[in-house]
Amino acid sequence: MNAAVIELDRLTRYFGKRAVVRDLDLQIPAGQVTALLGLNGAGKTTTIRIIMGLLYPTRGKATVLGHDTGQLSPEIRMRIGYMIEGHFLYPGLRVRECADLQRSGYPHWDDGLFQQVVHHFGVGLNDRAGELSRGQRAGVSLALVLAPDPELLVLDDPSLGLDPVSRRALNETLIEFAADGKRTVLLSSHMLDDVERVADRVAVMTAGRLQVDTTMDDFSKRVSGWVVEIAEVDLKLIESIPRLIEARQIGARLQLVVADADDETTAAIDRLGATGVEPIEMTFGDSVLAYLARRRGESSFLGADASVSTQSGVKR
Ligand SMILES: Nc1ncnc2c1ncn2[C@@H]1O[C@H](COP(=O)(O)OP(=O)(O)OP(=O)(O)O)[C@@H](O)[C@H]1O
Repeated sequence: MNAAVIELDRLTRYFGKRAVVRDLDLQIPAGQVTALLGLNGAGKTTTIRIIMGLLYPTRGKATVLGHDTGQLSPEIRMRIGYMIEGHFLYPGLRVRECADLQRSGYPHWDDGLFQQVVHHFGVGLNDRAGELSRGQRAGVSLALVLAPDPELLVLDDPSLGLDPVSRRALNETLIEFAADGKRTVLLSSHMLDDVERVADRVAVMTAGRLQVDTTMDDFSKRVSGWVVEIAEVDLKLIESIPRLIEARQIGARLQLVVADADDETTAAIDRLGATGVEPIEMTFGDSVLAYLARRRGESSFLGADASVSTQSGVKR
């Protein structure tokens, strides 16, 4: 794996008595796009704010570009582009004035890139920020963080509230930015289709803990699903399926999703006494949803830990 640009070591953050980020071990490799996924409140923004040095961890450590995030110098910060949720711009400024304001703080500024990105989102340099649509505002925000040519780009839910055309522009811009493999991107998102398009790696958090941390290809290969026809559900037998991610009853059928299925999985499914067993063609979205639904209690059975990680293998 490439050198890590972001390293989180047993990162933990409490708000009051509540642990919002719990023992997070995560390494974001250089030159790749990593998507951080999780339900509302899973702890994504909190993690990102710690990475950006805007929040201290309660325990554990976060380093970015080799530096502790509690002590990021202005020089290190200049190497990072950070786009917050909501895409705030000063409403009275014209787009070219937003660029002027930002440009003064950076040693490198690629005006051609700035103009290219805003144009891609259908924005003119003389447009007023306050009169832009949400998608157009996102485009200007993105152009403002890309023009200084950051080594690391951190985007907190960049597609929030964007229409499909703006989302496509966002995806295309990110793919282009990361194409040469020299820049690193970490983005949080709820848009699984977009993530599938742009990301090389996926990290899934549920309730502050990391459940998945691997490449997109590895994730797809390691999560499998079946639909079983079953007259009577025996919870004990379902519990015995190793590395079960989710079991969900849909009418008379049971949908099972498992990490790292092997002969033991087949044997455990056989023991259910099903009248029919069909493998499911799992999409990326299906696999992520199985992990997310565990937490939300939408799964009829919350199985034992079935984490998928390239760093530590499957944790039982
Ligand atoms: N400053 C704060 N004080 C107290 N609780 C907080 C604070 N910031 C966040 N939280 C709580 O921490 C939890 C995690 O929030 P966080 O914003 O990190 O989640 P998220 O995964 O980014 O969610 P979303 O997808 O909705 O953006 C939430 O329950 C939130 O209410």
